[in-house]
Amino acid sequence: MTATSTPPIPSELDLEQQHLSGTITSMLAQIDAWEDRSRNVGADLETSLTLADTAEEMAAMLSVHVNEPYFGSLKVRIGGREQTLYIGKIAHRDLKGPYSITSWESEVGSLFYAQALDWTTPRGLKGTIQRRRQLDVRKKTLHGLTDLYDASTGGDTGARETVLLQRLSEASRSGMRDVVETLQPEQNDIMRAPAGTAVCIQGAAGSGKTTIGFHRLAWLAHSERGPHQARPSHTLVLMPNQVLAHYASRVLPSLNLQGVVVTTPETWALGFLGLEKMEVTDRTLTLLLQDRDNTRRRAAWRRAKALGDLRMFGVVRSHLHTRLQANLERLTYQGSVEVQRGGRSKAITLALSNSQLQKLLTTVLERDPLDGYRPAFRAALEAELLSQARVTDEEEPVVLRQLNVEVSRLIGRVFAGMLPVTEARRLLQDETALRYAAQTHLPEAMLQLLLSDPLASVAKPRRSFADVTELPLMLAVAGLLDGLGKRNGHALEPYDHILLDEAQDFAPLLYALLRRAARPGHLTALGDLNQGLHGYKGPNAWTEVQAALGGGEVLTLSRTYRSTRQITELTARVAATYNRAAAVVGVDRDGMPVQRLTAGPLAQLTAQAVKTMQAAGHANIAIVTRRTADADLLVPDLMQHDVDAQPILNEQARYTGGVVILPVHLAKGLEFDAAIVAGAEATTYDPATEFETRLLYVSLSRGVHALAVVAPNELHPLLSNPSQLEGTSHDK
Ligand SMILES: Nc1ncnc2c1ncn2[C@@H]1O[C@H](COP(=O)(O)OP(=O)(O)OP(=O)(O)O)[C@@H](O)[C@H]1O
Repeated sequence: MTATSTPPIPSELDLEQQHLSGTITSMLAQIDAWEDRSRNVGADLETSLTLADTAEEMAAMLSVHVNEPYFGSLKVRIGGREQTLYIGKIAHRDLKGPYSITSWESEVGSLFYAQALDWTTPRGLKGTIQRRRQLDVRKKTLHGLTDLYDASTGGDTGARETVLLQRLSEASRSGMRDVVETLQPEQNDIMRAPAGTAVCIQGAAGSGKTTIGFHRLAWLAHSERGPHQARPSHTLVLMPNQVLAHYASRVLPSLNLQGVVVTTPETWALGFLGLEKMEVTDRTLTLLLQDRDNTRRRAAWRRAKALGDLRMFGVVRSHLHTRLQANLERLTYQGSVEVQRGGRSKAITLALSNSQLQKLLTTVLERDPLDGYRPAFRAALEAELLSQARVTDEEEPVVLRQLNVEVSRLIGRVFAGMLPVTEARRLLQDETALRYAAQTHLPEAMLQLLLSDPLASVAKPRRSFADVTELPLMLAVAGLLDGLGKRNGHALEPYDHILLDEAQDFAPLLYALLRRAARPGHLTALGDLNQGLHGYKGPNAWTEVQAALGGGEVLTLSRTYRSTRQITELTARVAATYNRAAAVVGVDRDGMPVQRLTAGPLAQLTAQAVKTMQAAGHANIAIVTRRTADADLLVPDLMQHDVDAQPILNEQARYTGGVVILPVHLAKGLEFDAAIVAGAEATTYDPATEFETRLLYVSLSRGVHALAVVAPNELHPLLSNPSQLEGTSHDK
């Protein structure tokens, strides 16, 4: 008798590795098939070319994901049958075998992140989750597996947190990254808030607002969103500065989002208004930072707030009504057209009296057309003339062509001289006009504020400029006259979706306008009311935003992810001085103690901090200064200490990793392995001014793994070592 050895039972890891190899083979076969032009043949040459191009595009999209086809799996029981679904960043259909991949944005993909265990399929079958498994796949190799939930061994394993901590402990990158693999249940729910409902996502620094916002765009771009699906090329993202816009845009390819426009509100507004050459100022901010007179500062703050008040929309609207009605005062329409009837040409005389025109205009103005008064008035005029001429459907295009010159001339006179810049300024500078327009909209005190000029002492640039507080009014004029949205040649179409980052700094009036620029309910606002640097522009509460948006939901992210416990504790202490909101819960991740360097030349201490960070293995290090000039001055001094820091001094500069030096306003939203706050003292960040303390908070919260605070003299009182502070709670 010969002994036969039973083959070893393959381990779970072996089985998963086999499945991975099978999946990669299946994906490569699909890519080959798409790339093979001979297979993509249509009925004619044009169809064939289109088919081949589409197939090539799909091949290119899929090939990006061959190295890491999926990151997790779900063992599910549906209608009594067990199956395993693999979840990845892109869907893949394996028609011949078991190697399909479900995309994370799909409804089924959501089950990987959710807490729920049961669901009902679109066909009405009951589904139950048996196991959630995280798979660490890199470069076509399986490096490990972690079960997050396993019904057969008691359910939740608690490993989601371990996987998250592993991810958070990785080195930072020079661009924003996706978190598809480790999206947390709370984030997943918020990201999937019903499409077509405007949402305001509130969350502390590092809670993943910006990240979640971009993931929401990817979710909206998925075909399962049906009528609410958003085309990336018709999606607009507004961020506070270009450095951040560029940094964040790097996440787009991994989320399969091609063609999203990511820019700043000012650049977008000027581009939309055709005023690209204009300089943008923020004279309120200049005054708030330079003027020591609190009465003037308060007045400047309140005036800026008034300019961005939602009620200003009504003021602009009634101002435009008055102007248009005045322009139309004595105008009438006289003209004639020719039509071919019974083989002969027949002349038809057309006329509209002034009162007929007034009636048409009033109807248009009362209707508040989203496409603007001008196109709506033209359409109303043409419709009236066509009905007067009693033309047939076939005659209509010919007649409209003949009407064009006269109608355009009349429209030109009704809308004469009404340009966004001049009209917005006329309204603010002409007391009679403002009083008349504001009658039913504003109280006298607000009117007085608008008529005052607390910024008189702040210099105006020589070249033409638009102040950030005026831009919403200019956009309101443009929007009411000609509509708002995405320009497509001469036409305008609503954006499929608009995403606002640092949304606490957007005026309520601007919200009302952006609402008109997008499809109904297609606006996502990401912000932290407690982090607002520009409160004079922003809303006091999300309810003000909801009022401007005509509804919408406010959703709150409760955890922060960015920084180590040591950094989070210090930043929380600074935020507590102005933030009355409940304490924020950070992911409990241990890191190196905060470095405190004092008593020495700034450059020498800063260079020392850089070297300590590098010795600890950190590559992406930011030296954050209070002002641009501080950064500029420090660069050559650092060289004397053998540190070559790349300066980021304006919005044209780009962050590409390594050691950089930049002012705090350009650091907002960025993150680095280590942050070094140079000049962390009371003389730089005045503790008596809340704005300065908020800036200090932004500087301190940029580091992911390490933080150093550097002061040539004494450290800022909020940053001294807790053991030296009386009455403050001690770091753990
Ligand atoms: N679920 C997650 N898994 C892994 N990393 C995450 C997760 N959520 C957030 N992060 C990380 O936390 C950091 C902060 O995220 P993000 O910049 O989106 O936060 P934020 O709320 O916009 O911050 P800020 O208000 O400072 O701009 C990023 O490094 C991000 O990758």
